[in-house]
Amino acid sequence: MTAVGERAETASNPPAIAVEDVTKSYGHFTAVDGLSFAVERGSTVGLFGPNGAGKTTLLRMMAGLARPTRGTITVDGVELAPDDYATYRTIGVVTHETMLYDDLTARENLRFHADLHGVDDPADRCASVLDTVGLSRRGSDRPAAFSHGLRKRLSLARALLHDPEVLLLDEPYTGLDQHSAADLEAVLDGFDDRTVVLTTHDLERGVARCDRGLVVDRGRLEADLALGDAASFAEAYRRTIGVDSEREPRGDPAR
Ligand SMILES: Nc1ncnc2c1ncn2[C@@H]1O[C@H](COP(=O)(O)OP(=O)(O)OP(=O)(O)O)[C@@H](O)[C@H]1O
Repeated sequence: MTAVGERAETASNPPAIAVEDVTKSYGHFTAVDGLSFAVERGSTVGLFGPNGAGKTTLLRMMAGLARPTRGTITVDGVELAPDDYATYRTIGVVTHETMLYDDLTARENLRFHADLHGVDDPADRCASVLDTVGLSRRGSDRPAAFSHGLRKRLSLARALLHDPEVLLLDEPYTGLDQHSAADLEAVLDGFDDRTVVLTTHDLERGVARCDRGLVVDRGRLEADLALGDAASFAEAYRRTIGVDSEREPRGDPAR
C-alpha cells in the first residue's frame, strides 16, 4: 500500500476518526476486509474504488448505521457503541437512502430530527439549514414530491442540523445538477475546519475536494494518497485498480 502524509496521533490528540482492523462480513462474503486508517481532524478524505469495493459499507459503519463484524471505529477517541448518542451527535451523514419521512413536510422532517438531537432554537436552526441548501421556499412541501436532487439537498440539511464535527457523505454529487453541485461545494467550503469523509466515483470533483484519497478494492485498502493533482491521482488509481474500463471511475480527468 502507498502511504503519504500520515501524521502521528497521540492519545491526548486522537484523530477525528480511527478505523482499526475493521471487517464486515455478510455470511461467507467479506465486504470490508481488515481496513485500518485514521482521519485527521479538519481534513477531507475521499474513498475511491470500483462498484462493490466496500465504500458504502465502510461509510455506514463509520456512521454507526452498521456494525463491524470485527475491529473498532473510534470518533474523537471514543469507540462507536450502539447507544452512545453523544458520539452520534457529533456525526452528520448523507447516505443513498435519504432517510426522510414522505408524510412530513421538509420543515417537519427537519424539526423531527432537531428535536431528536436536542438542537437549540430548533425553528431557527431548521430555517437556517433549509436556507443553506437552497430550500427555503420548499419548506412546506413534502419530500415525496421532490426530485432526487432536492431530496438529497434536504438530506444534507438534516445532516447539518445538529452542527456535527464530522460529515460522512455517500456519493454526494450523484444526481445533482450543476447548480446543486455548486451549492454543495459551498456548503463543504463552509465546513472547512471540520472533518469530511466522502465516497465518490467522480474523480475530478473528489480530487479537487479531498486532501487525501483512500483507494478501496474488494474490501481492502489498496492505496492511501495525498491529493492535489487530478491527473497523477487518476494514474495512481489506474495502477492500483487496473485498466478494465468497467472498473474505471467517471470524470477521469486523464482521459
Ligand atoms: N446487506 C448486505 N448483504 C449482503 N451483501 C452486501 C450487503 N451490503 C453490501 N453488500 C455487498 O458488499 C459489497 C460492497 O458493497 P458496497 O455497497 O459497500 O460497495 P461500494 O464500494 O459502495 O459500491 P458502489 O460504488 O457500487 O456503491 C458488494 O458486493 C455488495 O453486494
